[in-house]
Amino acid sequence: MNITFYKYQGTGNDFIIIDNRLQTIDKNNTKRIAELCDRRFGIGADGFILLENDNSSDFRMVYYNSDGNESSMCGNGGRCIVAFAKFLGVIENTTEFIAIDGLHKAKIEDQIVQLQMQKVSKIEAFKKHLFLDTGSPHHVELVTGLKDFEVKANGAKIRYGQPYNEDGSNVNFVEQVSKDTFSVRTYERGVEDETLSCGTGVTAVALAMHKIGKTESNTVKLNTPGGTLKITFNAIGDGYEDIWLIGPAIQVFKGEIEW
Ligand SMILES: N[C@@H](CCC[C@H](N)C(=O)O)C(=O)O
Repeated sequence: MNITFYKYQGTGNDFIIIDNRLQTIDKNNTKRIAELCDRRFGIGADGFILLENDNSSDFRMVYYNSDGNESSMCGNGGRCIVAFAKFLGVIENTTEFIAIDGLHKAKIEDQIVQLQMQKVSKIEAFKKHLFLDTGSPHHVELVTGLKDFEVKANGAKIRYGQPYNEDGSNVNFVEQVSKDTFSVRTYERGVEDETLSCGTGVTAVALAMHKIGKTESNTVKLNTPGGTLKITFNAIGDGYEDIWLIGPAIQVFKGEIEW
C-alpha cells in the first residue's frame, strides 16, 4: 500500500509525520518505522509521528523514537504535529490535543508554535546534575566548553549507567550564556545520539536552571545546535506550571512510501 508522509523539523529535530486518521498504519511494525527513520536506508528522521482521531480533543499524537519504539512525550514533535494539524485543516490557530503524557494546549502563528507542557512538581538536585520529567525523563548537567564537548560518548555513558540503566534517560549538557540564556546539547535515548534540539530537554534545562538559581527569569532562551527555543513558566511552591515551549515548526517536504 502507498502512504503519503510529510517531513517536518523543529529547530533541527526532524520527524516523519503521517495522517493516520483512517488507521492505515500498523502500529506494531517497529522494524518498518526504524527503517524509515534510518538516514542511509530510509527517509531519515529522529522520530516518527502519527496524527490520529481522538474522541475528546482535536487529535491524538502517537510518537516513536527513530529506533522504532513508541516513547514518552516529544516537545519538538508536539510542536510539529500542531503545524501538521493546521496544514491538514484539522485545527485553526489554537488547539487542545492528547499525547502520551496527557492533554496539551497549543497556538500557532506564522510557523511559530507555542506548546503547553505538563506541570512539573519534582526536580531532584544532585551534586553534579539534576533530574526531572517534563513528559520525558531528563538528566541535566552543567559543563564548561560545551562547543567541543563529547556529547555522544558522555551522554551514552550516563544514559546506560546507574541509576537509569535499561529504561534510560535523555541527557542534556548545559552552559550559561547570560542571566536568562543557556546553550544546550542533548543526547536522546531512542535515537542513541546527539540530536540538534530536544523540546522536552530544553524545558527541563530552563526549569532546572531556575530551580538552582542560575536564572531568576521566568522566560528563558535556549540555544541549541538547531536553533533557539524559548520557555516561559510560573514557579509555584516547589514546582512549575503554565510551562510553554515556543519555537518554529516547519514542513520540509512530502513523499510516498510503500508500507
Ligand atoms: N525529541 C524529543 C524527545 C523525544 C523522546 C525521547 N527521545 C525519549 O525517548 O525520552 C523532544 O523534542 O522532546
